[in-house]
Amino acid sequence: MLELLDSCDSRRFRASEIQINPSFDTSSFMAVAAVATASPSSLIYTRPSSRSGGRIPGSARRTTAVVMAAGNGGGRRMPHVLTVAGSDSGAGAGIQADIKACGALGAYCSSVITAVTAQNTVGVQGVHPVPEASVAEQLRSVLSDMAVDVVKTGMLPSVGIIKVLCRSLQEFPVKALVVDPVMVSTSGDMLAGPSTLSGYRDELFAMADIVTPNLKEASALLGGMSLRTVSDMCSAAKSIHNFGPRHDHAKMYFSSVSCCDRENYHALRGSRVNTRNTHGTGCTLASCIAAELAKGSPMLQAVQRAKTFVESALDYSKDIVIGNGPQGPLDHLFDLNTHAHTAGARSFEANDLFLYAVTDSGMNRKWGRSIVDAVKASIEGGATIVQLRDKEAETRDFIEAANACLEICRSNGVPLLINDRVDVALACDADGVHVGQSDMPARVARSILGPQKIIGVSCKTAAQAEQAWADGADYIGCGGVFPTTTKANNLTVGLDGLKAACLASKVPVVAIGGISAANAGSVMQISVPSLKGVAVVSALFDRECIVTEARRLKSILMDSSSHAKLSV
Ligand SMILES: Nc1ncnc2c1ncn2[C@@H]1O[C@H](COP(=O)(O)OP(=O)(O)OP(=O)(O)O)[C@@H](O)[C@H]1O
Ligand SMILES: Cc1ncc(CO)c(N)n1
Ligand SMILES: [Mg+2]
Repeated sequence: MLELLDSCDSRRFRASEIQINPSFDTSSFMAVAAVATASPSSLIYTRPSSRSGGRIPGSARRTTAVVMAAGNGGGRRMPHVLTVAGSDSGAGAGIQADIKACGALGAYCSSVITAVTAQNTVGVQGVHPVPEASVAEQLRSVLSDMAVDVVKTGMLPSVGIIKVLCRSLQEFPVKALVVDPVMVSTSGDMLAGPSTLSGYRDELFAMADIVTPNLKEASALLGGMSLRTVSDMCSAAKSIHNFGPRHDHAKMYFSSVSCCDRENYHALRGSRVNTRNTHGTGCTLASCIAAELAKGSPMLQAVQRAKTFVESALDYSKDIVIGNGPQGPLDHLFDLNTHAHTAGARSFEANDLFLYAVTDSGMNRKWGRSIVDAVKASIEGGATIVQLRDKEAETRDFIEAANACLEICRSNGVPLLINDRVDVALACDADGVHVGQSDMPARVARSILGPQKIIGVSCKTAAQAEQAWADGADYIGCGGVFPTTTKANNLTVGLDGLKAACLASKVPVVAIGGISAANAGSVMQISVPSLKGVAVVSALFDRECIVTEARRLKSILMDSSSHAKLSV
């Protein structure tokens, strides 16, 4: 059954439409799985009114804390996750996993310790809950001062501690709450008694934005319900959803994650990594979701990125040997070892797509400019991201040009992507790649480049957008919107096709194809929140003065996006 889920990629389908018959076969499953429905991913940071019964107590105090933080020199704010969890002396799971996972994804992680456990790769030797008053004191210290974005929970060893946490969250509300209802360790040892079930079901879930039980925990939460088939998992996710959280997420053993919200059930494909080092994968997954939410990702993108991170970490760590027991930890910081980090590189933000400059070697030749001068001018005029596109260059020349452009981009804080050539991106440690439908699949590019690099995918349809998200893309480029001479034989999708893809996309979208100062305004005015900007080639590089054209485009985009906001 799980194999079948894996092979159906990640199409969304309604839980109510799934019927598994005893002679379950792949083709019927695929047909059901292809029933796509609208994306619901925009609700994340809106707190349900039931959570606080109207006014949120303590919100005034929190606002003060934020203002004070901003007033403290006006420095850079870091996305901040607070983990409320137990310590794992072996450091593969619990607080230690959470801090490493958040750090690896660029979020600051503070920690409130609920229990001290003695654990190693053999199992759990001891569990010592921290007194409730101390948990309350730690929560107050962090939440009253440190402008936490997202709270993630792990081991909560008693109902008393769950209640303490709920009270703190009412006093100091945060943008999102990720609940990993830890009950049994992977070695099979109890970490929280059955008495905590009611604490989760009756109190904490109502405040959660996402719940991440593993199969055993999901089953325990549902009174021992057996969870063997896909339809069992769908109904379990729905039932857990009914306890309160708006996005539920029932993990499936080993290689698949399923995720369900009010209307849709999303199956995420995963590849199973053959390793004994899986201790702490659940804590890591939940922490990565929290880190991504803190960074501003929509829920489904956060889940997909978390899944990609866990798989990359498992793959990297599959052969490491720590301890003599049956279950070793994974190395969360693998990316520090595998990828050289150049100063100035930074993670992707959706607004980077606002004015996206795509270079063209033919146009540079025509106007007698070097690629470096062209890139420099586009950035001076306001380009927010640059993609080097050269279909003819020799590999060596391409790397040399990319290195030179990277220096300019880095010194201006503008990400540089390479079209198509993952090898070139790797060779110069560019910020990422943009791939088309016939290039290297995004999923493969992701596994080569690691979780931090930016990956964009050209898409024309909602189905391609869905696949790009499932493959771990950071954004999609949708088009050609209008006919263009830059790309021969390119089917255009028009503003209607663009709108349909934007409505379906779970990742940010940049429009591309025939866009210029004359029509950029009409593109932005389709006013779909996932559309973050326009990508241009000739409108910048086939003009006499790139700086002037970039400035003109930028001011049109700013006018039309403020206009679009006003008219919503
Ligand atoms: N061997 C593996 N290969 C690929 N993915 C895996 C593997 N093991 C676990 N995962 C993924 O890791 C995530 C968490 O797994 P699981 O539900 O088993 O965690 P858990 O039992 O809560 O772990 P822990 O309690 O040790 O933190 C899921 O997305 C799962 O698909
Ligand atoms: C402290 C702690 N939290 C969570 C887990 C997950 O199994 C664990 N093993 N230990
Ligand atoms: Mg777990």
